[in-house]
Amino acid sequence: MNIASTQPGTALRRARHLLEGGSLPPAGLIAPTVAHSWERSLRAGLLPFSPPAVADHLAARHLAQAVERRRELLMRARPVMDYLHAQTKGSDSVVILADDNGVLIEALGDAAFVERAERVALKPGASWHERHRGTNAIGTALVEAQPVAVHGGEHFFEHNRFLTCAAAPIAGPDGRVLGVLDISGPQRGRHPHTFGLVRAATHMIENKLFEARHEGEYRIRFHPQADGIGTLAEGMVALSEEGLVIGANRAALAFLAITPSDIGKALIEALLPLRMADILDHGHRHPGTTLGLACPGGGRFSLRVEPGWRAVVRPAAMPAPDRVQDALADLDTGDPTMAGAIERVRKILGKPIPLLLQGESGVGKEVFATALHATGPRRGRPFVAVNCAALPEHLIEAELFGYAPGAFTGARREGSAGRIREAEGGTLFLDEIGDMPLALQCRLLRVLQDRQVVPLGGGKAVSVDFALIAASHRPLKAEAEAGRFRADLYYRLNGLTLCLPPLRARRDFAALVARMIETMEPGAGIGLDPDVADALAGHGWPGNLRQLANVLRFACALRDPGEIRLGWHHLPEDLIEELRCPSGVDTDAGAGPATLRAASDSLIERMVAASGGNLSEAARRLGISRNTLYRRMNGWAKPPAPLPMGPARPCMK
Ligand SMILES: Nc1ncnc2c1ncn2[C@@H]1O[C@H](COP(=O)(O)OP(=O)(O)OP(=O)(O)O)[C@@H](O)[C@H]1O
Repeated sequence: MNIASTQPGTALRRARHLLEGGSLPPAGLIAPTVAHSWERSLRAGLLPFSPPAVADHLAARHLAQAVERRRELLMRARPVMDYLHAQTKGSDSVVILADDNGVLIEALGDAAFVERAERVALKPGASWHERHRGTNAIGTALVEAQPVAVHGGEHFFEHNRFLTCAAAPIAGPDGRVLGVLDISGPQRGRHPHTFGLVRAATHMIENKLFEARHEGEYRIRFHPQADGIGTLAEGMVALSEEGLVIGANRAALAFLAITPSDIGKALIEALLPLRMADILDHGHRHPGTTLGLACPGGGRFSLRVEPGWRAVVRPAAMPAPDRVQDALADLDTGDPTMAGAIERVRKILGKPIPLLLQGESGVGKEVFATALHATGPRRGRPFVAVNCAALPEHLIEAELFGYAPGAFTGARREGSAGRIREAEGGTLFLDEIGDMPLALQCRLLRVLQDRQVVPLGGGKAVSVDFALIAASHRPLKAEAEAGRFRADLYYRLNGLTLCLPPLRARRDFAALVARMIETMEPGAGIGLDPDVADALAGHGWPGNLRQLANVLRFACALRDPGEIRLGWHHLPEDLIEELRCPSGVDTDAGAGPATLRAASDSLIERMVAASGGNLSEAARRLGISRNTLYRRMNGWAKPPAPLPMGPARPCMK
């Protein structure tokens, strides 16, 4: 930090008197930043009483080029400038954005002061580089590469003495200075907080630039205190899949004690006690959760890993979980509800507690049951799945409980042990148990109580030992209350009930897709086109994971050899049709979306409404980043609410 304007008025008057006579003040009379800048201004041939040349003002065409060159900066800075302007309204000041040549490319201010400021060319198109305007906050901040305040007579030119200005350079994600943010006003209206306001605002713009540039990459957010994450003070680092630091914001550079020249060269493993494999793993398993990190030097950081879509749609880099040892962990791709279900089910692993899985068709109930079996102590024994809805009613009994030789017409001569006995020592999975006829429910209940099976047609009761998992898409409790399902059986099945979330409610869409593709085409490095990924993430998926798996399988099959990006042309026609006309929207009436873009806009709109206007929540539910959501909403007639000036990511906390 450098506040140049700290000298009492008399010292400054003496110094100014010397300057106007063509000499520099002795050391210590005025702030060193100002003294050095006066020296540079004199060396550039400027004189305090000679106005700068008119040629220093760009023609409209060149100004347009300068604006275009810094379009990204202007886009990220504009909402912050609007905010600053609103905060400083009525104080006769102007909020200015200059490019890295000191050319003013945007100015917002109070009309009365703007008119005065324009008389000294404080308006877009003018260059406020030191070599043109001598000592001034914008030009001097650029030369010094740090925030600078220049007050009244510290300005080199006599005719700028009515100004008080505070400016700070804005660095891009690679550390290069892109421009300067400045607040200028009349000297008598100088406010002590303006300097801090400008500095905070530049941090906010820098963080926005960082997030936009590295939206798709693995990012780490960190701070010495957990509450610092999500605020302006957080460090942000973007990483390649190899762990190379490919971007860092100003706070991260300071925390890690590196300089912009280290970006693209330093490995994160050399800067923090973290292995890239752990970062990838944590990012996919627990996105959004905070991790504590003790550094060898004694410092501590709280840290959050965010896997970006570029990372998650490129599954080759994901560590392959150990399928044999922990098949349940394999199902955790970052959705909090799924993670909670997995955590709870682990508590009953190996215990004689029946599990009831509820959830819509295709959400993965059987996959979940298989993973539980594969993870638990019975994994070496049979996993027997019986779909109660698929068997003809008159055969279910025989199928489940077995039968004695010649028990009924058409029966095998040697009889059958039945599926329950086949599950001996292992797991019996009764799928769609809500569709089991009431009479059979009574027999099943007896088996579960007695742990014995009596085959059809007579014979000895046989003891059985199995873990029981039942599943149904019907809400069994309500079915029992309505008398369509035996209440006593329901309570017998319901040792632990877990409801698996439908795909549309999951927050791990991108990671799930990556995991599915990797399972289908191991090591092929296939990923989705970002546009396709966004559209699929916003789809309603009535068939849940089953439907998604079918779509991805189809898309992979349509690939040309060597093609690793799945685009629109790889999708089934009927899905494209569904995306074009999401259910509930009447396109014939002309009210519905006519293009894929409009279809996904409509989904976004509905998801934002369903999230009560919370854009972070809506982005999470859509499985897209907040930046993507902002970008999509920016083109709408009614734009999203302006960026708040508080913590950069309030919803993360
Ligand atoms: N975690 C997962 N990862 C990858 N694919 C999955 C996952 N869960 C489900 N699937 C896919 O979805 C399909 C359907 O899963 P599953 O049969 O377990 O669903 P379900 O809810 O039991 O369906 P239903 O009970 O209605 O028959 C699977 O065959 C698989 O292709």
